[in-house]
Amino acid sequence: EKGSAPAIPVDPRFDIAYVTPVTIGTPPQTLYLDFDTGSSDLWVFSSHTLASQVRGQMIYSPEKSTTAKLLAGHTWSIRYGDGSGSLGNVYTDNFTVGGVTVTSQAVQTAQQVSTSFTSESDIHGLVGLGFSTLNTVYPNGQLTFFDNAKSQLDSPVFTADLKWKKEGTYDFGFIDETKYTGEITYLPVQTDPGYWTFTSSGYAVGDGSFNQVSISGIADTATSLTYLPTAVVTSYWRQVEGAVNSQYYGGYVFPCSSKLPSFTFGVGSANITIPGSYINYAQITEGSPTCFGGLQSSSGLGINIWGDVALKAAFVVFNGGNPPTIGWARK
Ligand SMILES: C[C@H](Cc1ccc(C(C)(C)C)cc1)[C@H](NN)c1nnnn1Cc1ccc2c(c1)OCO2
Repeated sequence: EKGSAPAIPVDPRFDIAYVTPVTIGTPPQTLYLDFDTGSSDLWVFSSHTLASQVRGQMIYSPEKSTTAKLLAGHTWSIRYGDGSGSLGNVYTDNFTVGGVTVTSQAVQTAQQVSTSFTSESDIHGLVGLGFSTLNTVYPNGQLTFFDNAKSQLDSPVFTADLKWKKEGTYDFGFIDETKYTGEITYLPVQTDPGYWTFTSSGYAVGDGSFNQVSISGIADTATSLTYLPTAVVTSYWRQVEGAVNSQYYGGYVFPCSSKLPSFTFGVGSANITIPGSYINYAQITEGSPTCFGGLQSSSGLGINIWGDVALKAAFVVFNGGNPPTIGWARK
């Protein structure tokens, strides 16, 4: 089996996140979810979510699904690195993405969500595509959609082809050769504690020289920006006149009129180049001449994150084989 589903940017002005249509239950209920290789809970806004915390999101109503089954005695609660979070109960039901169906997928129904989720009306939940060890369901952890689907897929892989301010795709079970150029470079993945963690071989700013330095980080489809070591990020923003690391705005800001240099990162003996335009993330407020950078320091996070700003410059293969690996190709 194999399938393909769109990755739709939530806000055409800037790619804060990408959502993908899924159907849950019988008859099928459609929701748009944020596929997240950096977490492992599949949770949705639901008929159980506090009404005051729902603002326009589509919801999953298990009581309207003839195939929904309560997973009695199970609860979940997740806190994301940006401080947001959600919690609730668990059902199993049919879950379909791009034509691939898992018949008894654990679907975590939210009873409560934090304000940042309430205010994102276009995101109706998350689909964790990290390793199932990170799943927060208690007392028994549940498997991700990918772990459940793997055995029925032609190949135990999914790929991410995210695009700058345009619709991209997630493919399941196959590698679409038309989506990339040259070769795919595969790297080993550190699966502990459960992220797609890999080590980049270095970086270059613009057409400057390449700095051979190992940078270990996670490939995270649900993090908008890219967070790298301070030394790397400082050497990038030093090339941009007027760029400052603003305490007030919580990161590097710069004059929107700047022509930003590209950022190249090594993947084995190959490399991926992020165009400068992708690193001009957004105006700090509508109409402001000051813009917020898409490349920020990871010093406060304790982990380096290759988020959408980096991922959308590449075709990425998440290989769930034994052992798991991650593949990168230019496109
Ligand atoms: C933040 C997302 C999870 C999320 C996604 C979307 C949303 C909104 C819908 C409300 C927009 C909130 C949350 C990420 N997913 N793996 C994540 N989950 N746990 N850690 N990370 C990565 C990280 C960690 C720390 C950080 C960060 C990022 O940005 C700023 O500081």
